[in-house]
Amino acid sequence: PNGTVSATPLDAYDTEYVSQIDVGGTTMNMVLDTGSADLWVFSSLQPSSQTSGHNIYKADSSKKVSGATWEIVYGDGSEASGAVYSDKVVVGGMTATSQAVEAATSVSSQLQVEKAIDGIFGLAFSSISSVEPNKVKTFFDNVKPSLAFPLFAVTLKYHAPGTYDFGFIDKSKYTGNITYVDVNTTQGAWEFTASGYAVGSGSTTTTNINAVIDTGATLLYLPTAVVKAYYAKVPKAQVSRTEGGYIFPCSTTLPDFTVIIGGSKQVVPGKYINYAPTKTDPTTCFGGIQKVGDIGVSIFGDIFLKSKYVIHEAGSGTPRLGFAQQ
Ligand SMILES: N#Cc1c(N)n[nH]c1N1CCCC1
Repeated sequence: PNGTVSATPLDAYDTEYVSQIDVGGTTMNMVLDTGSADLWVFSSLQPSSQTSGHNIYKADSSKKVSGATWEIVYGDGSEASGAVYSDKVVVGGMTATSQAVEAATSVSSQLQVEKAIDGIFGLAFSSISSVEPNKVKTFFDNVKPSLAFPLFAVTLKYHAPGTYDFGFIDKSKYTGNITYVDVNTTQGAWEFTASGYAVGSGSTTTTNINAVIDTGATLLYLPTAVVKAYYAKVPKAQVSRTEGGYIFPCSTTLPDFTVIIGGSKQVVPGKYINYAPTKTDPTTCFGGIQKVGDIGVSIFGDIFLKSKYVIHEAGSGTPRLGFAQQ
């Protein structure tokens, strides 16, 4: 059967979105993350100093997967590791009866202090599962055969709850046409190539941009040249070493950012590119578009996603991404 689960902003800036997932009978607040493939949770295996304020998964030795371990490090340096259990996981009415649940024995402080997050729910390809000695399947891979269509569709929203639909496309959630592009699965992510960009009402620059769709990433991270071209159109924008990226006066009216995907223009409203005030000066704001650095692939995180309906399809053929405007 199909299913829908809501995704609610963690804070006033949509830093992350959390969904309520039933893991072995306990409701956990988890980030559905298309940028990773591990389903891990805070657990009873951790010292209580690490889990205070979090919902925890009660690790039952009778459900333990013998000899299996996992360890994951995210782009922001946060990390977690632990053991593996097989248990029932329910998402939006869909059940995986023997889902690999990665129970943490240790979680980094960055994640411990985020009391609203009890775990991460990976939706990238199972090929990048961190579990050793044998990789395990994501929830999506486990339930896919039971879905009407082998896909899930993401509707994140600006300062409002959105949804993840599994198994069906909801026509009420988008306008216009869906544009599909093929996915390159060699790195186990939802990776695709955009073919150009434009800033505000300016002309389109034709250039290939390799990118991944990543619901677990807050911002839109792009190549340096593209980011420079964007902020060249933002009065008083500057790179702040202390803030770690481009900042500008919060009163600025930002230009839209358009990226060409599958020949279609995908517009990110300028308003969505004003991410949040800096901690040091509330009249200075941190940009939602930032340099990705030299990791070779751009990261289309929530700043991009929150105006789109993005279909992640992985059937018998080449996986595809579908893009439509909300
Ligand atoms: N950084 C980062 C990141 C990402 N690109 N996807 N998911 C992430 N995290 C989940 C928990 C902490 C960070």
